[in-house]
Amino acid sequence: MSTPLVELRSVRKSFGGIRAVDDVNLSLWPGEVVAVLGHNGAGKSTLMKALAGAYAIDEGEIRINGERATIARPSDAQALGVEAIHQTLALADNLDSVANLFLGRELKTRWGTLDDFAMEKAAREVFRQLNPNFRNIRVPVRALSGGQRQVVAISRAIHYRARALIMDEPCAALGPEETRMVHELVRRLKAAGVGIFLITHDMPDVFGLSDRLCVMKNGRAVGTYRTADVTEDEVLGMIIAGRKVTRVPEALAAEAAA
Ligand SMILES: Nc1ncnc2c1ncn2[C@@H]1O[C@H](COP(=O)(O)OP(=O)(O)OP(=O)(O)O)[C@@H](O)[C@H]1O
Repeated sequence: MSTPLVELRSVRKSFGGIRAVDDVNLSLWPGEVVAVLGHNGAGKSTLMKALAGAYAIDEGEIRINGERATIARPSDAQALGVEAIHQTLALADNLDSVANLFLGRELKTRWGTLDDFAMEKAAREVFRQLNPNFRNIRVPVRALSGGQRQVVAISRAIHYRARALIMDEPCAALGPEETRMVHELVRRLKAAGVGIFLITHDMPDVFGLSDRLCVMKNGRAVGTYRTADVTEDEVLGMIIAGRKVTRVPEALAAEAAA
């Protein structure tokens, strides 16, 4: 049996009197997509931000590759191979894709100048792996489509060796063609063994991409199931009414590894 990439055990996080995340257990395995669902305010972002190092947890533990991790800031998470891709993508719009890939971590020549040649070569290689049709790497990212911007943001994470990705509504503003492209990208990442937590409200994303899903409500996990085991109505019942599915067993860490 392999080890989960990420294990969140009895995680709690409050803001003042609000229990944003209340005793949540969730795991992520290599090459797995786990959808994290719930209404606004359910606690999805807080849980994922804790994993990404934006907030320290109050109680519980985070294990990465089987070892207990202390994640107090984003650089701690990144050093452990966990990267979050925010909905805003955090790209520098006036710079091209190559410059965005290396933003803040530019390659230098031995004379201390920017090594444009090396950066472009490395960038082409990363973009080629993720999307062979992606060619506009020298135009400002402002001019790219939403789907291409996703490619740039994801490439940055992959280039820095992310093994676990947190994606926040990656298809929210995209048309059908671009959505297909991002779905294809997620499948490529899966095939490469990357684990993905996918925060989404979109049922086609959930049923088209995820292996398991976890529904949250009022800071608690309503249930975690194999996506193939549950229907869309059952998922909506969990999101809206907090109604757990009893027809099939839950799929927590141990079952997922079987
Ligand atoms: N920085 C913060 N300070 C105070 N309260 C917060 C903070 N962040 C989140 N909360 C509260 O914690 C609860 C969970 O919010 P969270 O953003 O995690 O939910 P969510 O499921 O991600 O919702 P959304 O889909 O709107 O992002 C909410 O009651 C929210 O108001």
